[in-house]
Amino acid sequence: MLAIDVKNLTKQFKAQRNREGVKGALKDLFRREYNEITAVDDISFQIPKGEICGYIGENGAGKSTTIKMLTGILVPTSGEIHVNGFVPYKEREKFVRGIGVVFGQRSQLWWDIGVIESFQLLRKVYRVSEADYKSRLDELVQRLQLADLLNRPVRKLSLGQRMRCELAASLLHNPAIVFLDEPTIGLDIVVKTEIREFLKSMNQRYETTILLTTHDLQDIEALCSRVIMLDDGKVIYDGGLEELKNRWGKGKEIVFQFTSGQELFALQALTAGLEVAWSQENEYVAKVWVPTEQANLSEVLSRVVGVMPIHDVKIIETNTDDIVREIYKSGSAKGKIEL
Ligand SMILES: Nc1ncnc2c1ncn2[C@@H]1O[C@H](COP(=O)(O)OP(=O)(O)OP(=O)(O)O)[C@@H](O)[C@H]1O
Repeated sequence: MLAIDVKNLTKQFKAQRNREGVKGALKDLFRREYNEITAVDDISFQIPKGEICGYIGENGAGKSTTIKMLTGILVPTSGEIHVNGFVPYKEREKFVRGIGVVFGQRSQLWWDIGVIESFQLLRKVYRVSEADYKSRLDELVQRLQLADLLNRPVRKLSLGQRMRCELAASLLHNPAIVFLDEPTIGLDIVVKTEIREFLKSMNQRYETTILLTTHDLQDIEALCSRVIMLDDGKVIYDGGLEELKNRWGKGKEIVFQFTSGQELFALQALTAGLEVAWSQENEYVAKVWVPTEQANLSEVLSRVVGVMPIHDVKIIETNTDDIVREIYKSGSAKGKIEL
């Protein structure tokens, strides 16, 4: 069964354009000009029940906009969404009872009242019976070690303590699908590990489907068998983490230091026809990312070294963080990593 089914989903925003200068401001008064921003651009993916899927991308790639559509906060411009069998923005009241949401940077708990009182309010919002609530709460208190926190006001909790309470709050109604947006942001490594362990065990025990947005690749490594990577509103990778590493992990970066200034286009021209991505630190230092064995290292080296005045060359092995960074960086990676 599919937990999340997204087809050709697009979201556009209208953003006001401010014209320059006094004249521009005056013109703006009479006739506003708008720019259209496509935050999510024709994406499709399916997530089966029980999967933990990482949803990653640079700032502004369109992750939050997708999550907002999946949780019914935003209405799509076009395309189809089914989550838990519901169209999120249409049947909100029934729909929200089956999902849990944690936004790491915002709280769903009331700031000034005790944690337990927030939980009780949420029980009513989600219409959970007293009996179900009690057994669920007992389990969460034990697993997330909340006993000492329940009577404290949220504003007096540390970030890690608050995050454990946020997780509990989002799970009180035992949702089938949980959306986690940066759940470990700002936490120390011990709390991060505890939260990852908790999520893993919850997923195994209840087959909870989790869509996890994060900039922390260790979250992904610890939890996700699959990653969907977004760039500029489009899905640029959807597949296993291992495949991503295998395919791109073979890549290497070559750093050239030149004895005289070089132009980026000249370097790109040298490797024309090869699947590589150049970037420049300054006119004397340039890097080239050689993603796979297809465009082989020695070919790139010989083309550059044969022509350019070289001061130094370094070859750098990469880890997953680097791989992902490189994929984001080189717009040219688009289309090359479809598996
Ligand atoms: N309400 C809005 N009005 C206009 N533009 C918006 C709105 N919300 C988001 N955008 C734009 O849509 C694009 C995608 O934003 P989104 O917040 O989905 O990215 P993100 O991947 O979640 O980024 P981050 O990692 O920084 O949270 C950005 O260019 C953003 O400026």
